[in-house]
Amino acid sequence: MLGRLSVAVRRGSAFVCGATGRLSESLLGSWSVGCDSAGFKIGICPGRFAHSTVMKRPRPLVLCGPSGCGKSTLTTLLMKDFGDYIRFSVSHTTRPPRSGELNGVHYYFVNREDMEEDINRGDFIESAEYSGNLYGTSKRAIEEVQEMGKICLLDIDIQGVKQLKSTPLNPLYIFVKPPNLDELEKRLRSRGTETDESIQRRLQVAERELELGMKPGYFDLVIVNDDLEAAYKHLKRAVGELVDQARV
Ligand SMILES: Nc1ncnc2c1ncn2[C@@H]1O[C@H](COP(=O)(O)OP(=O)(O)OP(=O)(O)O)[C@@H](O)[C@H]1O
Repeated sequence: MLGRLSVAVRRGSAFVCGATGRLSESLLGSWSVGCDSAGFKIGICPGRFAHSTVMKRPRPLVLCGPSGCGKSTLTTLLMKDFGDYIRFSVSHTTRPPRSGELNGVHYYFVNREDMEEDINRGDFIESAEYSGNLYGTSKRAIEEVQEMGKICLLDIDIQGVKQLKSTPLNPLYIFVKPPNLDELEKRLRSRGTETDESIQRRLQVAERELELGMKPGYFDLVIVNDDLEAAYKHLKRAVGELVDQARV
């Protein structure tokens, strides 16, 4: 049973305290642990007093937006400015490793049976099948980046965002919006990576994504990627604040 509950929080420091003074962090093993809205790990100790904070976990960053809106372009710029503070999570795949690929570095190489079991258990925030192999991002892979003290960057679609919203990860959700669908089509064509059929499919999906992306409050921030320099300036300001919070 819980006693009186109070929470001592000091940004950026790892400490545990209680009515009798400081307690060892190792006690946390028996505490129930969760994340508060600012990404702090909170331990709740059963007993006369209960408290506290502990290790700070940087808040992840989600970039979502229709295919061709410019997420990769903006990410490349972000990595130039904040590469020391931001990491991608390591994805899982059932395809065999290619020469030089290392397990846990390039991918987690797993068998289909295990991965399907984990997906069914809800351990993945997103997964998809390409060319007969499964790919996906596990919640644990995101936590691993957080435990390194880095901001985990996730470039995911709206289905992934829906799934993330049911977890305690509490990322900063940013929606990257193209100026309009005509411009989006132009960009997809000029990139030269898609067939006509693939472009039409992406544009259809984009309409649905834009509906949800523009729903008030669904994303923390919507950045219109019209002029690239202006869009990046907007993004850089938001991510700069996230990096500052992670460094405090
Ligand atoms: N502001 C911009 N103005 C003009 N062209 C842009 C702008 N931003 C990106 N582009 C171009 O649009 C194309 C699509 O951009 P990008 O590949 O970054 O999109 P994406 O959202 O990552 O797409 P996907 O989800 O399919 O990976 C690229 O050719 C890129 O150079």
